[in-house]
Amino acid sequence: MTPDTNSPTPVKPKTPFHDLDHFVAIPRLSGLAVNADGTRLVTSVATLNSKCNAYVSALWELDPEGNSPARRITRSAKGESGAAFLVNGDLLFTSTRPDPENSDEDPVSALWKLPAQGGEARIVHSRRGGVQGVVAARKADAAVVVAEVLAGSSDEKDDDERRKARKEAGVEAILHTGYPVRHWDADLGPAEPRFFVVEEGEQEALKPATVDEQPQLALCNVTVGMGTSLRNNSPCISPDGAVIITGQTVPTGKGDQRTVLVRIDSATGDRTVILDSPDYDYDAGPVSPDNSTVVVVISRRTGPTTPPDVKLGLLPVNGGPLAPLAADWDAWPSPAAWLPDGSGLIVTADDDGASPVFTLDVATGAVRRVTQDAASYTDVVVSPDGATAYALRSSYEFPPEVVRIDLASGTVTPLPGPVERPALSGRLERVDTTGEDGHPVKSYLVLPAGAGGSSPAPLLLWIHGGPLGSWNAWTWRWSPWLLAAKGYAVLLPDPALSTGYGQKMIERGWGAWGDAPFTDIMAATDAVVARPDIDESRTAAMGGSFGGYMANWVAGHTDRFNAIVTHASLWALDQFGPTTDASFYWEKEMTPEMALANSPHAHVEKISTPMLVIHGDKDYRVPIGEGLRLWYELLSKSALPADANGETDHRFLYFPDENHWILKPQHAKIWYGVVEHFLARHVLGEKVEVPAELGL
Ligand SMILES: CC(=O)N[C@@H](C)C(=O)N[C@@H](C)C(=O)N[C@@H](C)C(=O)O
Repeated sequence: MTPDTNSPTPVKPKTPFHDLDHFVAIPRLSGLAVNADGTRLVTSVATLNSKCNAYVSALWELDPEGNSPARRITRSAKGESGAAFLVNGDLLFTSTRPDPENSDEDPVSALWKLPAQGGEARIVHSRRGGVQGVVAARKADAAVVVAEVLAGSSDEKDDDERRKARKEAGVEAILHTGYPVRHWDADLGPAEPRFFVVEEGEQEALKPATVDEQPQLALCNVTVGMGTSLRNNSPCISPDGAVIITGQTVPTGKGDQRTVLVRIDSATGDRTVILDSPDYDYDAGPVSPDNSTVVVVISRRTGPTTPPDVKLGLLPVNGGPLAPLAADWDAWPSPAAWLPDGSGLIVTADDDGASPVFTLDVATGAVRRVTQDAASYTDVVVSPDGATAYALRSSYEFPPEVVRIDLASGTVTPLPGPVERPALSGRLERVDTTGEDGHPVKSYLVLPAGAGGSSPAPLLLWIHGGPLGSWNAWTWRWSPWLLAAKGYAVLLPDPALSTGYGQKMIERGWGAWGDAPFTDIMAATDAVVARPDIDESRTAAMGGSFGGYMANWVAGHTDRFNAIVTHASLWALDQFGPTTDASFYWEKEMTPEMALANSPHAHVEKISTPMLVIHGDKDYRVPIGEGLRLWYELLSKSALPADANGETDHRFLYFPDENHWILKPQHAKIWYGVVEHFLARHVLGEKVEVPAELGL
């Protein structure tokens, strides 16, 4: 065949951040499971499908010793996730891949098992309503499956028939009697979550056996009649499998709710409320190796002048007083695992732009920081001898990777994984400044290659969401390295309300979003634009979600930026409060007075900066009404309205089938492409075409 000399030879970009196709193709790791004897580690790796229009995850096994390369252990077009090792080494996971032995049914998420001895995975339980997840006991042959049942169904057979009838009738309607009715991008109901204990199935008596015929596992519902109360609550199973501890969310009237802690007997389904307070919500952490004690996450319930606070406690599983643990530690810890001898806990907590691993001594409450680097650790699991932990580690300099942590020395060693760290398009610095009240404010600053006194870089201010969060880990959603590849510096400040800087940092911004959170961000910007390697005359402010709220507030309170990008943003607080998916969460802080004093929409007349508004129609967290109203009010009421011909400098990038995130890789490329076009025009004064796929 004659080679086609007209087609350009593909050129490898300098870094994956110099080319969106290469960026969206970087594999993404999540989750980590270790088997009982500590010899096997499994993580989930999401990669682009062959059409490059969705991510598909597969399970990969890594060598805990770090000697052998990682190897892929599952493969299917639909993907696999939620890996959990049974005590005998078999690996359970969930997948919607079709059952090779039953191709008639529409594929739903089923429970699969990959035998420890090798061989192919097979379906071990499938039901019309699907299976959401599975957790396994550490020391006993026991596991709990989370799956949903239709509210009116009496048992699995009835559930199956009702689902079939609903599907055949084409009915999607849901009749609600309570709150909430939506979550992120999911419509809640008529199905409700239940916990099922996994049991051996029975061979169908009259069915002729074949050589490898094995009965499906049976699921026994141990949470009958729990209504909607297990929504967003996960089961914690004791190492001996005898009890399940979980949060249970109960209504408290007027659309509000709180979460109590419940113990469920795995054999009988008997349940007992073991913690209940009008002032705190409780969540279950892991149960101690001797099955006696559960670690509890205690979250203070908030009010207009009461910010949240998070502490840990230890509670006897069979009843007794809740003992505070490390009560004086000024951090919000998240428990990961017990040390196998029961002497301590492994926890993570946001801390000064990182989320390190700590150990807590259960006898004394002493806190010891184990990992010393400026990285964030998640999915921490521990080896059976308690000497080593394994975790996913990421920072602004590298995406999640699996690491081994020596718990005594704190030495962290990356394990050979499925993917190398990508080369970056610049470098990262920490920036220290102070807010108006003298409180320290810290930021990260991404600098593009070549930024310096003779070629100062244009600056993008990125404002994080939450607002109770921190720029402390890699994110695929807003990657500063893509913009650094285009020559921008990106400032990532942690203002008032950010986590990892103590309770005072939260208090400074509670109920006063337009005050310290805003002035801290401006202080960080002032500090950075004073540098010789930053160009103060070419700047933009950008934020998503609560960060979009703040971008809108910035737009109405200063014209120092050349452009504003606001994604999934809160605009009119009196409207956002009652229409978000979790009004009870916001309305405790947002009194009518607070909403009025801090609502960006009240300042629309002062907006004179071009704004790029981005919103997904399926966003239930920040409903589309915020984006629609912002867009109309910008065009009709701002200081930069649409002109007599309907022309405007503002732009609205609308995603009809995306939610709070932009999940489809082809849409992520559009997002970055339009952002680059808008910034080039208003910040650099340059022309960059919008992506051709927009059809413009
Ligand atoms: C219940 C609730 O609303 N929780 C908040 C953490 C939340 O979702 N806030 C959003 C408005 C937000 O800012 N989310 C951030 C984390 C994001 O980047 O999406």
